[in-house]
Amino acid sequence: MQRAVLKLCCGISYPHVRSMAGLQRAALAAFGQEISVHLQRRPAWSPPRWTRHQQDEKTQPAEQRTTALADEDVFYLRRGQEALHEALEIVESKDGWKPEMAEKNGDVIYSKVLLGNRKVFRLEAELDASPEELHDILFVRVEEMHEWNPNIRRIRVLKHVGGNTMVTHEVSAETAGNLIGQRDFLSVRHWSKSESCVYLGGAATQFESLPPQPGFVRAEDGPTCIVLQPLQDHPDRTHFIWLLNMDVKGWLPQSLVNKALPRAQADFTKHLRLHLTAQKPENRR
Ligand SMILES: CC(C)CCC[C@@H](C)[C@H]1CC[C@H]2[C@@H]3CC=C4C[C@@H](O)CC[C@]4(C)[C@H]3CC[C@]12C
Repeated sequence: MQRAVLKLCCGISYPHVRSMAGLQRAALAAFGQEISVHLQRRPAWSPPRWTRHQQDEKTQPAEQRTTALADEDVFYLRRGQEALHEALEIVESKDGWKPEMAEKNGDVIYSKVLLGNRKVFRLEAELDASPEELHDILFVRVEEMHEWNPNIRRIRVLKHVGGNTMVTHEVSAETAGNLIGQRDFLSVRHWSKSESCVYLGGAATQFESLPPQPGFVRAEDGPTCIVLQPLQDHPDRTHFIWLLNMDVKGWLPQSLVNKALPRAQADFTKHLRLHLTAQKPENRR
């Protein structure tokens, strides 16, 4: 019932969720679900089985959970939700996208210049893994990312807020982006799920115990998002949409930055694919 009301409120229907044009609606539905998880007595949506940490939350009444959140936690939760919402609005926008590069394997990167002159990049690819598997690799196991991506030096989770939100510190490798040089990022990351799609969002934030480090240029990521949508006839494959929206900071010619960013995005996807192949049971020895 609750779910039906939420769906009505958000004005969505399942077929729309599967189409690109329906992303915004699906996102709205996802927010509806989150509202129900946080504010309703009985959550209308039970979290997927792979989010073990969330299962614990379910045993606690929802009221206690919301009141138990400290001001700081509420701040990061809201900021994460906002970041995801804002990023989805950008990927969803129809106009202004221009093809930036097309890889031989079918991956395409589009770019768009936002108000204020920021150039953002949208990569679209098809990956051989389910949205749940990718969510696990890209969010739950984010600290392991440097093991399969040489452009990342390390990622640390500084704080968890419930099962859907965290504050992370990312350090790129000295060689990542070549001419751009090493950067560090302090971000809030948040995910939500609607029907069979998983949405990962993030944005730059601050964290008291980790201010910008001497000798490091702190770049700003986001609002950014990744949309993981199962292919209609192959639910174990995913249509991957990634919005890269980054201010690399420092004094660099914009033309150089605008070349390095889509390259970094294509590289990231290449390493993600290699990791997926290496992970498959039939490829393990
Ligand atoms: C061009 C130079 C400056 C940067 C190169 C390194 C880039 C590609 C690296 C550094 C930190 C990385 C991010 C670190 C954490 C996450 C969260 C995860 O859920 C999705 C991927 C994402 C968003 C990574 C994308 C790639 C990333 C932005």
